Amino acid sequence: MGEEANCNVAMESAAPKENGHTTGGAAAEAKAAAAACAEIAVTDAAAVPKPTPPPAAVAVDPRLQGISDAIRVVPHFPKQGIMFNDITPLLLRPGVFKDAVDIFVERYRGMAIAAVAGIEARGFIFGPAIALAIGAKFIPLRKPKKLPGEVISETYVLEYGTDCLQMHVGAIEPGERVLIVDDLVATGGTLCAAIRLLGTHYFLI
Ligand SMILES: O=P(O)(O)OC[C@H]1O[C@H](OP(=O)(O)OP(=O)(O)O)[C@H](O)[C@@H]1O
Ligand SMILES: Nc1ncnc2[nH]cnc12
Repeated sequence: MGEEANCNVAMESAAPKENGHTTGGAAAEAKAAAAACAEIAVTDAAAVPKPTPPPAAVAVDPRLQGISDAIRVVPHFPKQGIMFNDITPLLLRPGVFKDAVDIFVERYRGMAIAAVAGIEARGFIFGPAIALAIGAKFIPLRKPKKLPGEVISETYVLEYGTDCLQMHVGAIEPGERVLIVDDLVATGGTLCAAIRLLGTHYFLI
């Protein structure tokens, strides 16, 4: 992510939505490849080497649809113009909640991640479960005046207001790999603040 490498940071929004564009792109690519194969076949079946079969369409994780369906979109909350993505219905369905956690555990297990940094408040819902399952420590990135020890801070702009994240000094050792977890990305302001927070004392990839 940054140029200086020492602490490696990856970010995950804990409720991934299926990306129709990606699926459409893969389908279009397969269709184009199939058309190309058909064209070669009719041109000169004997002379042309056998075409490589089109790549199989990218398999979409069937759990993503259930996760997407369990997120309620509330228009104009908490103020006019905001389409609020409410994850609380997902939390009421243990199987879907588990799917959301499992997807990230499967992706990040065995990747030498030393710490999961959860962003207050909704990153605290998913982050600890992921941390425990991959054998990493959990670091809360908190809103101001909640941490009793020495902190470093980052202020950021939200869709509706400004806020600040803080982390205890010493929570991460130099060179440790950190996975940042939250429920969603809107403007990306919170995520950027989290990356800056970790990057103030540790380097990023
Ligand atoms: O990409 P952004 O525009 O920065 O928005 C995303 C952030 O906003 C939400 O948190 P919020 O600040 O509402 O706090 P909460 O989790 O305490 O409700 C959400 O949980 C993300 O942290
Ligand atoms: N659109 C949105 N839905 C839910 N939480 C949010 N936080 C910031 N923007 C949000």
